[in-house]
Amino acid sequence: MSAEIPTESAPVATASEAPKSDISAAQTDGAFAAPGGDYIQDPEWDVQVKLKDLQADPNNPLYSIKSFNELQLAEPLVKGLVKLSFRKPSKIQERALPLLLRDPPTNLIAQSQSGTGKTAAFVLNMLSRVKLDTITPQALVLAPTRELAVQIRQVIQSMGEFLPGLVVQNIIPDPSKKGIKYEAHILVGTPGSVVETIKRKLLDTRQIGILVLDEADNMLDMQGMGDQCKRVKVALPHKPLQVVLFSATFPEEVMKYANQFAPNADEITLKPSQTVVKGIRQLYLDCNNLQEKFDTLLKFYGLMTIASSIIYVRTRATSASLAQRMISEGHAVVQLSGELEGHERDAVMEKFRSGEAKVLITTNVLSRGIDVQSVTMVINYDIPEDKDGRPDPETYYHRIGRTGRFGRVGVAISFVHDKDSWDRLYAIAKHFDMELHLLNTDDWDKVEDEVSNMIKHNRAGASIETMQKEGTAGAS
Ligand SMILES: Nc1ncnc2c1ncn2[C@@H]1O[C@H](COP(=O)(O)OP(=O)(O)OP(=O)(O)O)[C@@H](O)[C@H]1O
Repeated sequence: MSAEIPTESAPVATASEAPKSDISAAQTDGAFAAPGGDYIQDPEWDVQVKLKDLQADPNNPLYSIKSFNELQLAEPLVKGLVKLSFRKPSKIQERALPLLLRDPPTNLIAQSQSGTGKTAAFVLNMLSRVKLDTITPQALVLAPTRELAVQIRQVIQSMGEFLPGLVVQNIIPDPSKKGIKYEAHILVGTPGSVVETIKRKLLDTRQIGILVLDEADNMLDMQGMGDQCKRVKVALPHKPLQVVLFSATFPEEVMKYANQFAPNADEITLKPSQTVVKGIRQLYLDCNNLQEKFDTLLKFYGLMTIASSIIYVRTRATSASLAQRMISEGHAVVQLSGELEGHERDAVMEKFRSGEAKVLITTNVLSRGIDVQSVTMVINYDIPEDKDGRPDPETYYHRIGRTGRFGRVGVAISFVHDKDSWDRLYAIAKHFDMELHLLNTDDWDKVEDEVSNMIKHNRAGASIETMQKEGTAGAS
């Protein structure tokens, strides 16, 4: 691994560096808010990140020259953005919106780093195009999970708050909606439920002129979901149909499906090395075996005070047993994996979003898209692997992207406990040409200080070493 994660433009400024007069104490939701759009303030650590500075740095993905007004958005939409404290577009918003809003509409395949505001880009296009005079479905978003579909609907509703009569609905498994026809301007669903709804003639598809796939690489790559997405597309007769694909990752092998799904699309893509999010400090912890890994995790949580965090594991069984152990030690933990019923999943997300639960233990089911601003730490308890046991860089990237969102700081810690897990992590780091740092657990007081400081200052401390192919104790 060659280049160290650049820290010179790390998106933080300490309280003393930031002019106090610019800091407003207003809070929106979560522990981090963007008061007036200028600063992101973390009350727990008293850190201010000057979002204005990030958005003025041409090398930062949040950079833009234009304002939302200059992007030709209708006045009610600008009003909605102001209410959400969105002052300036990010790079992806500034670049994608003019392409999306062109007439006649054209297809778009767009990639941008995690947490850089892709949702707003495709949402503002839909809100700009829908006609509100009759409640007819005109735009459809497909997302890989229930949780993401719900989140996207909420974003559409907030951004469209000043559009009179706007109706947005989810198409997700919901026993109370059985047999009821969907009547909304915009629908957001998971592919399986949408296919079923179309089959049962509960969705009038004739006027749907926009089809968006969020996390498009994931959906097109997965056998089942890819087929379902295709079936949905075939069921949309409207001409022209604007097909919009968004993701933080588009592996080369998926691009060919993407191009077939969205023919003649404009493309905005990144090289793997450009995907690194500077605000996320990436570390790893080296354990000698599984038992030690388990004990180390508990010790770590026993010591640290963390706003909110997500622990990713490989299996449902690990998720359940870790949750049980942590709850018995007094931690406010929830766990979410595929076997839970829809309403149980909703309740888990509600507890986590509200802060009632500080720790969410989950599998890859929640690795993508989820936006909870108070998440300052992501733990890869199991290093992500694909179904054939190979390293899975995309999933690693999406998982750690649950922190460090829109200029915020965050820490990602990966646990390795044997040669396989170490090799997998090393391959992932190599894929992105990035460095990971060893968190030395010989002195736990130091660990506590260092990790706290990173969340605070996003800088590596003294006992952090660079990951080397040779020389990691238990894993080599
Ligand atoms: N222009 C903006 N100004 C301020 N905040 C913004 C702006 N655009 C988006 N945000 C906020 O940034 C956060 C991340 O946005 P979003 O969830 O759309 O990211 P994303 O690019 O889709 O990430 P991922 O790849 O992880 O799905 C959200 O909390 C959103 O409200």
